Amino acid sequence: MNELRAVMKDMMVEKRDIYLSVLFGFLAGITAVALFASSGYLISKAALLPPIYTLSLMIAFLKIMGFARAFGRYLERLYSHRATFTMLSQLRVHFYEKLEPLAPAIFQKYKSGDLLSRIVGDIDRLQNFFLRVYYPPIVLGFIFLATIFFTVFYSVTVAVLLLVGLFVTGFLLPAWFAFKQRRIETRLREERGALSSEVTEFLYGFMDLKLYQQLGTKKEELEQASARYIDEQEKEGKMATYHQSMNSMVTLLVSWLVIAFGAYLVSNNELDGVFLAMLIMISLTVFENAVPMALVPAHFEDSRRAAKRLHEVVQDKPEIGEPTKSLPSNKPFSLTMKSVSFAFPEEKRSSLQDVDLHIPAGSKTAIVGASGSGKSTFFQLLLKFYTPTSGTVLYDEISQDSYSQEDIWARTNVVQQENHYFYGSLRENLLIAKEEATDEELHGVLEYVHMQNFDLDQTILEKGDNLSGGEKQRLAIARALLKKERLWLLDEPTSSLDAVTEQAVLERVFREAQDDTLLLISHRLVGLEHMDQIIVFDQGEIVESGSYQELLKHEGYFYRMKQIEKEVLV
Ligand SMILES: Nc1ncnc2c1ncn2[C@@H]1O[C@H](COP(=O)(O)OP(=O)(O)OP(=O)(O)O)[C@@H](O)[C@H]1O
Repeated sequence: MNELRAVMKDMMVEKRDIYLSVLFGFLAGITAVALFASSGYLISKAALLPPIYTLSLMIAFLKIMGFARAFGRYLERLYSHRATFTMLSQLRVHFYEKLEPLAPAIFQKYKSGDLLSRIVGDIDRLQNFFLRVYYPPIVLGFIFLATIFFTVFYSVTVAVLLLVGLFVTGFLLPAWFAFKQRRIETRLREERGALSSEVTEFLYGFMDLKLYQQLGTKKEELEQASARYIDEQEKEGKMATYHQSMNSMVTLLVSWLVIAFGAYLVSNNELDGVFLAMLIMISLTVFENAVPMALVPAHFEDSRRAAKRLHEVVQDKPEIGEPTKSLPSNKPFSLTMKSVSFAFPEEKRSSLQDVDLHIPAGSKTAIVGASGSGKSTFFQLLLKFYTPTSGTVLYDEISQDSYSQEDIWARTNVVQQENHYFYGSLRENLLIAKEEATDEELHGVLEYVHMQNFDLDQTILEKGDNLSGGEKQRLAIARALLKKERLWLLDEPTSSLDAVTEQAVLERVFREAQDDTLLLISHRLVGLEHMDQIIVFDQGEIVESGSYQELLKHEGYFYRMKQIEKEVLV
């Protein structure tokens, strides 16, 4: 409930439309009651042959009410829907602003599909909160109060009957169904989650399932999950229909009671008979406004859960302080780590332990080590994707805390092990590195990475599905070459290339990065002779560092790795 309140606080910023929709909702409802009440009165009065001007006045009043009702309903729809869309857009922006600083650690906690369903689905679900939960009881309350106040002048008994009907249809039944709805909603969500996991697994694992002849079994599981979900949906639908029928039944019961008591009062001369039809029409019409109350519990429960799920995502505070400085763009800068240790969120095991190193500005450093030794994690800390559990990272001897993530990313040419490509042309995929680059520049970098035979208009499929592994890597390098910043972080950028192309591409990269700070993670130990420094990682720790010659002379870890590599190659 607190989550719903917190999310609502973010939503309800623009209040004018909210007040107007309540006002016009009330106007539409009360004029409908007045319209039918006066028609009931008119019919009874007409039977008593009143003067013609009385009838004319009554008919004019009826027409005005009819018009006011339509006008009120139109404006109510206009303002309530406008209020809802404004709230949704505010909520989306607000949520995104809170979410952005939490990335990428947030992916550690939530699966991307789940996150997407929260961002899109849960926010959309909240559109029902104002329209179907918050606003109907307020409008209903005002309409009933006004109607009961009017009815009291004619019959206190009928007024009490209306009050009891309001209590039962407006509060008692919805509260009872809200209670039952909770249980059904929980099961429904569980089944929806199970089905969406099954579908995702089926789609992503389709090829492997086919290869291992497991498609049939998985399909069966998928169908079972789907049947369970449909079953729960059916139960939910039945419950909603049951609730609506109960509401209608109580409403009609109240109208019957009004007729019965009204007739009794008329026969006892306690009520003028000319008003009986009017009171019956009032009771029939006023309960029309209670119909939306039948859906309040379902929508309330839905909104509550959506708000809870959204709140869960953004309640984590980013650990990052206010950035105060900007990295230089016109000169290379140094990197330092002082006693840095790091464990991924929710992980007990440290991925980096007591890392101390200094990488001078403009130097070339190779990072080597066994798979899983912490090399990529080291890059992630340099890029401030994560902050160290202890210790400090410094750029030009100034703490990383003084720089924003955006600033660090803007000043770095990064090639990751896996790089993303978007559906679109090759040109569009390159321009994300430098928006204003000309076709000439693009052709230039394609030539550097030996892809000069590619057309800039060529279509690249989602995730670069129509490119080979090596082509994807070369495109990532082409992006880095286009960006031309003064810090290069290259994580096994050429692991899928043949030796000849690899050498040519790396030579070009080194020529371009001649005066820049460059760090290269490499599995292969060839071609490291020209690096200023080689840092060897093992199980999250730096076990050795020095120049190529120094490490060979030392005959330590690097030397042994070199020997093994030689034996394998021979
Ligand atoms: N997102 C993550 N959550 C939890 N643990 C992780 C995560 N990413 C990596 N690790 C763990 O951190 C350790 C270091 O991983 P890292 O990717 O830095 O190794 P690496 O040296 O780059 O390996 P490789 O050469 O295979 O790319 C590994 O034990 C790995 O299991």
